[in-house]
Amino acid sequence: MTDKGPRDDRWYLNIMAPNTKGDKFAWLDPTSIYINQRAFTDLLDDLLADLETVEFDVVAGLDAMGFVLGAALAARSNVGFLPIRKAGKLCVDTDSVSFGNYSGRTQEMEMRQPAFSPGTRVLLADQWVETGGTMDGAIRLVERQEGIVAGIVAIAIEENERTNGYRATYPCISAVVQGSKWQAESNAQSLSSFGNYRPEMAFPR
Ligand SMILES: O=P(O)(O)OC[C@H]1O[C@H](OP(=O)(O)OP(=O)(O)O)[C@H](O)[C@@H]1O
Repeated sequence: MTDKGPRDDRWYLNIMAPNTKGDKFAWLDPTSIYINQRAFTDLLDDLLADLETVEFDVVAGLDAMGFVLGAALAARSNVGFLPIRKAGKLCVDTDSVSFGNYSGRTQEMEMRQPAFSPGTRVLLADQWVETGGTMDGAIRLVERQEGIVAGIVAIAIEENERTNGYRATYPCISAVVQGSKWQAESNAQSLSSFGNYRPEMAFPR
């Protein structure tokens, strides 16, 4: 693996796009990282390096963008992938929970039932954890089926009371490293990199 510099110098975070559509939407769009092969590969390498000590049998990805990161991590880790879906999509038996997220709206998410045998170690993957409300729903779904939450992985986990509780309870892995300027700026929901952002930075070549 090539040397990527200091632990908190995650260059690919610089190509995440600012929100241009107002407060009904998330405050940033990290998906520009996925467009660029070098950025996506480096992101996965960084997350997988920190996941080396975490044992899991399956990766569960949260609808929708958690599917991208979760499926890529599952494939690179040689385990299966379990989609946790927004309600009303799965045509098999499901368990469902209500959750609230950054938007303030209450939504439902579902997981197939049964999805795994009791004691299965499930790594939960999402693109970004803001309030932690979406992740809370996923944790409940996994634990209800007697799965073990092996850890939580995301590009960033913003720091607040709920996510501090996750860090105290589960291994939490994120490309945004706690204590870094990226963490402080993510908590403040304003990245200094936005000032230099150009869509071309993420273009595939
Ligand atoms: O921590 P929270 O406040 O719950 O917010 C985090 C969630 O919000 C984003 O997804 P979103 O619901 O916007 O859906 P998407 O994945 O379809 O873009 C993100 O990918 C998480 O799933």
